Amino acid sequence: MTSNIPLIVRLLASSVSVANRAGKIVRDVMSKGELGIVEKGKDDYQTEADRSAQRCIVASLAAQYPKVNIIGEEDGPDEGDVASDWLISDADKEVLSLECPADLRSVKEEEIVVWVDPLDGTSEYTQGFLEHVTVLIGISVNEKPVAGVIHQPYYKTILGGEKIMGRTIWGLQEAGVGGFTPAPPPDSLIITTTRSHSNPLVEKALQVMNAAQVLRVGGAGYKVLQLLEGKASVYVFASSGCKKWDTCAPEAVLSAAGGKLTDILGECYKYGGSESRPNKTGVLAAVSKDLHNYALNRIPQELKDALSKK
Ligand SMILES: Nc1ncnc2c1ncn2[C@@H]1O[C@H](COP(=O)(O)O)[C@@H](O)[C@H]1OP(=O)(O)O
Ligand SMILES: [Mg+2]
Ligand SMILES: [Mg+2]
Ligand SMILES: [Mg+2]
Repeated sequence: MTSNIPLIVRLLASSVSVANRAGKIVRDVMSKGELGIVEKGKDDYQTEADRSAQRCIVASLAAQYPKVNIIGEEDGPDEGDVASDWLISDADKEVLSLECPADLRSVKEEEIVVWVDPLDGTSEYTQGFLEHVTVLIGISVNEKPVAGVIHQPYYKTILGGEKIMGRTIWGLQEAGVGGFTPAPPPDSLIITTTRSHSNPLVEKALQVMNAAQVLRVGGAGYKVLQLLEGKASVYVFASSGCKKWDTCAPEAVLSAAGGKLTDILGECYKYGGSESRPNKTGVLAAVSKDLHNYALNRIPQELKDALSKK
């Protein structure tokens, strides 16, 4: 009986299933070839895939968890009827069987804020860097990300000679992570950072790291996946531009794996429903607290000051 299963576990299991469906929408829009690009601001785009995936996620979760505060990146698409094949009520079986952390067992719908990024890496999506694209659903309680889903619609697996598209990574505080094979960080310092939103401060923060290699890829979700899979050691983005829906799910998954995501000053973002959307003071993340601390100590005070004054 799913009704005996704690709400957070059910919501995470539902989020895994709905993220899979949203990922299929993202692929379908691309294969049809009509992206319907709208420019929201400088270097800031929205496509039909962003709009449709958000409708699918928000409508599916709102139908099952009506009192949860669900906040999506895109304006507008949550109104009106949603096609029935976008209304997902399945819940992932593996996640449903997870042990719920004791302090989350009696959480009520009213105490939860879900941050939805229906398509993270929109610039990369429009430019054909499809591996960088993710669907992000972050679940927060008491302002903290406690569970999250990072779905990668274009990840390919060959199973019994058959090609399967998409994979879904999840994390739950204390219970751990799943959907992929975690790997230790590389031996040398490899940094992952923005591909499409750089500026002089971003570059300054990269220089001071003195890294062996800098990987420039799209999306907050994809960069955190690179940390979890041992492709990079630290994620550095010394700029505003990311918002709460970009970091909630990645932070939840990374912390469940023992890592840490903060701003460039080392402060945690808060994920309550009334928090301002922008993450003004950037992103600093690493797969371990030691690596996070190491990177934080390399950032000079004047850079931190420059970012907090903006
Ligand atoms: N200047 C910006 N304007 C709009 N979105 C941004 C900006 N900087 C970062 N983002 C969001 O944060 C994500 C990670 O940033 P980056 O890829 O530059 O490292 C982007 O994919 C984008 O999310 P989205 O694609 O969902 O709009
Ligand atoms: Mg966007
Ligand atoms: Mg995003
Ligand atoms: Mg987005």
